[in-house]
Amino acid sequence: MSSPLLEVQSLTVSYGGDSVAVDGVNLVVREGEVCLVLGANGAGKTSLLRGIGGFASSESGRVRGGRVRFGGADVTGLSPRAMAKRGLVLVPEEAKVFASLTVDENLRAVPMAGGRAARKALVHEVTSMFPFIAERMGLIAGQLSGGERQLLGIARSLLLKPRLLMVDEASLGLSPIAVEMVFDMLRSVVASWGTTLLVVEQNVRAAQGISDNAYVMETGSVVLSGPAHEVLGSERVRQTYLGLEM
Ligand SMILES: Nc1ncnc2c1ncn2[C@@H]1O[C@H](COP(=O)(O)OP(=O)(O)OP(=O)(O)O)[C@@H](O)[C@H]1O
Repeated sequence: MSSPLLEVQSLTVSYGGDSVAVDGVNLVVREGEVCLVLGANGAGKTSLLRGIGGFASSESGRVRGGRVRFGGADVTGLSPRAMAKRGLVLVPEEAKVFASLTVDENLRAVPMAGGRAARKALVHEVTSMFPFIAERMGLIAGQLSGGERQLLGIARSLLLKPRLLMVDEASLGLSPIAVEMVFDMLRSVVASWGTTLLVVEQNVRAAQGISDNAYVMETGSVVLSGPAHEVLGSERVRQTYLGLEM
């Protein structure tokens, strides 16, 4: 079994006051695996990812307890920028793109490591992997569909060369075809780069094909975890998240 890349120990996250959004969560993601977190609205999934990846200054939450270890080092409470430098990158619920810039400009605006030639080579590597992006380089990002923007947002995060990519509800609000494209993209990231993924997703059907392990959250706590096929095949998940037989 590969070694743990991410270890979350008793993580507690709150947004002020006494209410906690994440309540003592333990989670391990091993190098090279795809880990799925699922749960109903408000279960604390987004807050868990923010607690792991660092809160952006625009969010009022904070880590109130517990530890986050990444690549063997304690990274608890570091800023998103510091996390990204270490290879821990979060793609937020609505992947951020600059609407007034072209696809090409959006890619080149990513604070990539290395000199000019290295950055150019990296953009080339990512766009060659995803012809869909390469074909739209001259388009204004604001004119892309929701699904296309999501793909661009993921491509931008890949330019940070993540060791662990955390993806928050990439399929939210997308058409079935767009959902398929997003998951195809994630699948090829894993296949080509061996990137480790931590994926928050409510679309169980879309996520089940790529997930190795799964965690189910309810009101801030993990209530079920294990190999994805066992968790997703459990009566609890089938009744709550699928509503019908798998
Ligand atoms: N910026 C915020 N300020 C205050 N409370 C927040 C904030 N973000 C989330 N919360 C609260 O934290 C709890 C967990 O929310 P969170 O968004 O993490 O859940 P979730 O499982 O990701 O839900 P969803 O699928 O709806 O995004 C909820 O009670 C929510 O109201």
